[in-house]
Amino acid sequence: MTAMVKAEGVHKSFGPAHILKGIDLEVAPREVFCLIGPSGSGKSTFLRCINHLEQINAGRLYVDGDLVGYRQKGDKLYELKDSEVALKRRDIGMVFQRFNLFPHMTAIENVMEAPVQVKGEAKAVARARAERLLDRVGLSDKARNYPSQLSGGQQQRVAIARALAMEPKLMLFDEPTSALDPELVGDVLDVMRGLAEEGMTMIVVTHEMGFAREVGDALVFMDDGVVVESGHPRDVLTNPQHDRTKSFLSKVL
Ligand SMILES: Nc1ncnc2c1ncn2[C@@H]1O[C@H](COP(=O)(O)OP(=O)(O)OP(=O)(O)O)[C@@H](O)[C@H]1O
Repeated sequence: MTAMVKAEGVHKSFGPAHILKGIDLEVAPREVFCLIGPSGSGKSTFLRCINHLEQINAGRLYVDGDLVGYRQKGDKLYELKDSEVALKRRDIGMVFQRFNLFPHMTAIENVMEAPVQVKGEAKAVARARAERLLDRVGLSDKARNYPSQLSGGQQQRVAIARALAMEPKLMLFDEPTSALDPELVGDVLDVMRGLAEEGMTMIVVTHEMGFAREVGDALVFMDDGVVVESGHPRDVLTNPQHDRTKSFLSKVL
């Protein structure tokens, strides 16, 4: 079975700062893959490399069997054109800590935007899907609200619906609940749990250890640009093997 994401010796530097120092990992289709680690360990950078928002400096990164950002011919790698990268990116939904909705568009317009503008889909088709997606994230009644008229948790659920509107095969979540008031976190995690149950492949950078334990199929603890420990979330969270993992978990659990 082709891995949905495969990283082989991935390195990334920003100038002299060596951020990812040889990441090897595999995410299977339908897997909920949780990524945890201290601030600055490179989790967001790794996510951004997966959809080529950042270029890696060494190693290989594949999504669904395709090299990210490059085409291989013989031994040589050729960088993809921007238009080719954009085409690949359509398959990957990304949800950020800050919801990044378009402020001048209603919830439903936000969800319809990419299918209409990027895929050239008919508005009626995009609207029907957006209605279904807003219903799925529990926001049918807020379709005509602007982001400023929604709570943070509601905005984040619209952001998830917006990412799903492109019918991605992979969803990347970068700390989707860490900017939310505690009472709004549960609804967002419920939507993510539902997606997991439907078999969406997800990589989730999170500080929500309860979610990782209950919903995650795999968990990686990253520190200082390396994978320190990985395994089933229950095993890593209850019986960490490495001192760095133990020390991190003692602070967050
Ligand atoms: N565009 C950039 N230019 C220079 N340095 C960067 C850039 N993006 C990230 N970094 C640096 O890379 C390091 C890793 O950042 P990253 O956001 O990947 O960490 P993280 O593990 O996701 O942390 P957090 O949990 O705080 O989001 C940090 O030291 C950060 O300052």
